[in-house]
Amino acid sequence: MSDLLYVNGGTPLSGEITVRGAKNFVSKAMVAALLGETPSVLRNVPQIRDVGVVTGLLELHGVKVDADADAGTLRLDPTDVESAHVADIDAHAGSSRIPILFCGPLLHRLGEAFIPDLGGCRIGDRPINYHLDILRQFGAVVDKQDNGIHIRAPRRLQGTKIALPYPSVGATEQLLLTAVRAEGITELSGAAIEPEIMDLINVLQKMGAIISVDTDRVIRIEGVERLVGFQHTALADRIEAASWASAALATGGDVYVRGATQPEMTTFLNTFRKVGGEFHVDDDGIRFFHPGGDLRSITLETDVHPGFMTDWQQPLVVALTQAKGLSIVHETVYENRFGFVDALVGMGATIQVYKECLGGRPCRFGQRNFFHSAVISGPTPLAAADIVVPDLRGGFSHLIAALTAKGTSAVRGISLIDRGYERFTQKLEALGAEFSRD
Ligand SMILES: CC(=O)N[C@H]1[C@@H](OP(=O)(O)OP(=O)(O)OC[C@H]2O[C@@H](n3ccc(=O)[nH]c3=O)[C@H](O)[C@@H]2O)O[C@H](CO)[C@@H](O)[C@@H]1O
Ligand SMILES: C=C(OP(=O)(O)O)C(=O)O
Repeated sequence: MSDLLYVNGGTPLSGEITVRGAKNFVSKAMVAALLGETPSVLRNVPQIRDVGVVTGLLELHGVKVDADADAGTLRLDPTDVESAHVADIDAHAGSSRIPILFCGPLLHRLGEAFIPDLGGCRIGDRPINYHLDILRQFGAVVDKQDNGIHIRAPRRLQGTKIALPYPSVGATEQLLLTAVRAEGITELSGAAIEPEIMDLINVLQKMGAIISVDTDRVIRIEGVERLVGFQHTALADRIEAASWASAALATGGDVYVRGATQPEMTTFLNTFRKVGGEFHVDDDGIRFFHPGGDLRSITLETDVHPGFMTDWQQPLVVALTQAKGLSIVHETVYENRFGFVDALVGMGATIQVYKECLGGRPCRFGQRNFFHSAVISGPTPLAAADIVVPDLRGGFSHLIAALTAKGTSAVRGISLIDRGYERFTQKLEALGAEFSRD
């Protein structure tokens, strides 16, 4: 399949699509299955590349994975992990950041593991220092090598007390996946509390873990000797839902997102309404639409949950190019998540990026050399262009821009979008978009 999409924009997206389980949860639940002594079943699994990457890694470690892609069901059988023991594999992480989360489960099962260098979107430096500090505090020995890290646990990992300097999603998951079978009690303060993490806690509890979450970002885990398999239906992908909502808004359209759920999207919905978008929530999904008239400019700051999530930022910025006045967006989670705006500027958007913390409180990136604030002046018509997808959400944003622009755009590198958007060309078709794949 070609990596190039010709998009003939200018038509409002209209119709219905379905979102399934969250990319940022499903991959972690798949890793959790490694901790069980019996098979697990995960439902509502989307057909996205990250699921394929994690499937490959699990199989490499002896997990038997049976997938029914249409039904969205994965059966994960980890009973042969010990006999498959591959400590020094020549693996690569593919496009995903998930391999780092294999550390805890593999240490518990095998006593050692090799973790290849990570993939993932290049939206900042994305160090793994918190992960390594956590593993060391549990008693693991970490040895950095040329193409990854080798870790080993000379004895059973020990529960510990840890404070995160920043509520990192991945580091919180690292701690959970390691603490559940460590000896004794682990207490994490400064934890991330994203809905995807809460659903991972649901899964771990089903497996036999004892985990409590306090109101002040403190998570306590009592380690247990053994865990069993789980049966679980993944929470919906709130990033995909918000991406289609932003596409509806930017193109002046009307999209019903079946499967979208309100509680995980409260902050997005508030912002969507402030910009001038309208939505109706029912039991099966959310309808997002442009009610006509002018969209309004806003001041927005991305943040950890329950704030406005960084992964919502890029698609929404495209809609903000169609809003009247000056919008200010302060990105506080990643230092380098505005690279995608160059292409929008090339299409006629007026966007200026700044190193200062604009429109909100100072963040970690303020006194440093990062263009992490953007001022968007609108509305500006967008013109068709030849654009190259930079990363997952940036790529979807480019797609929205191409759908908004009059004329035919060439969007290159669209396979990156498959990492997190299930069958997106079929969905575009269902929404009446005009496009062809070269
Ligand atoms: C697969 C997955 O779930 N990806 C999500 C996850 O990424 P991921 O788990 O990688 O993101 P984190 O929450 O860990 O990163 C947040 C911030 O912490 C920093 N940091 C993180 C770890 C570390 O060891 N040291 C450190 O400095 C990062 O550079 C970043 O500035 O949460 C992000 C924040 O909601 C989302 O944008 C990603 O879509
Ligand atoms: C940044 C993202 O993902 P990852 O952490 O997998 O790169 C994302 O989903 O927008």
